[in-house]
Amino acid sequence: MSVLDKIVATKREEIAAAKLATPADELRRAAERAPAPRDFFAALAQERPRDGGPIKLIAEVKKASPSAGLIREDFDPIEIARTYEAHGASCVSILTDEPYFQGKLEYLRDARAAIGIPALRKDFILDEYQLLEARSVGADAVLLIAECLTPSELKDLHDAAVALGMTPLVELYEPENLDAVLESGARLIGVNNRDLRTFEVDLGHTLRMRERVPADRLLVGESGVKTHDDVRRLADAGVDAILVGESLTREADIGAAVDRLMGR
Ligand SMILES: O=P(O)(O)OC[C@@H](O)[C@@H](O)c1c[nH]c2ccccc12
Repeated sequence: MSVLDKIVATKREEIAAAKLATPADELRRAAERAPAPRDFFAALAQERPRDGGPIKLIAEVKKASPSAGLIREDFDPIEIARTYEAHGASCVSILTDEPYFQGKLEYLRDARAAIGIPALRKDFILDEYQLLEARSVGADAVLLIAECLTPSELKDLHDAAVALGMTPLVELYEPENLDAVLESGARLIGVNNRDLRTFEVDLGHTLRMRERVPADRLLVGESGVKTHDDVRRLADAGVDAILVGESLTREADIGAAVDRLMGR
């Protein structure tokens, strides 16, 4: 069983328990009362690198991961999100999975309330219920992973996220899942450079996909981005945005790390 399979199995149990604790109707009402969504897509769509604009940063608030273990001991999600915003991130991504990433939905609610830029719920979304959870704590975007969903589930969750006013970031690792991703209607497509089965990282994954993603969709390079050189390679290839966690969250001075990474 791969790590991804294990995470998905745990997540199904978690969702079943959450539905018993808080019925979907109750969550739907909470989602309606949540602060209005911020436009995650628009934050990334202006002045694209292909038109000479800068590559955009989606900076991730990440305490731990199955591949790295504990990344940051003194973890203050609000402080980290504020630092990301102050240093020019276009959006933030906040891990909410608890068992494998030591995240929390509350981290998203609290961090988003402390900043003015859009926030993504980074989790393993398998059920519409989790979209309501996301929106109820203020999420502006959600991650959907092609490797965890059938093509029809992907499309249904994509449409349900849009109906709730959120931007779906639809991620793939396997090139053969691109058709399902494109057919889901995703305008924001992420290519994960990390194989969630072996944890191997290869930036070439995103680079090789650039040609195959139509120009009217935004492309995000995810995972394993460490140096300004990496960022330049992706920007030169016309990649619109990068999603970076570990190499920022690990640093004592996160603001300085963002500046270095982005070459500012
Ligand atoms: O910490 P990194 O290597 O910079 O990666 C960030 C992000 O891409 C990564 O956390 C991620 C991408 N897709 C995921 C899916 C699930 C969990 C985590 C992820």
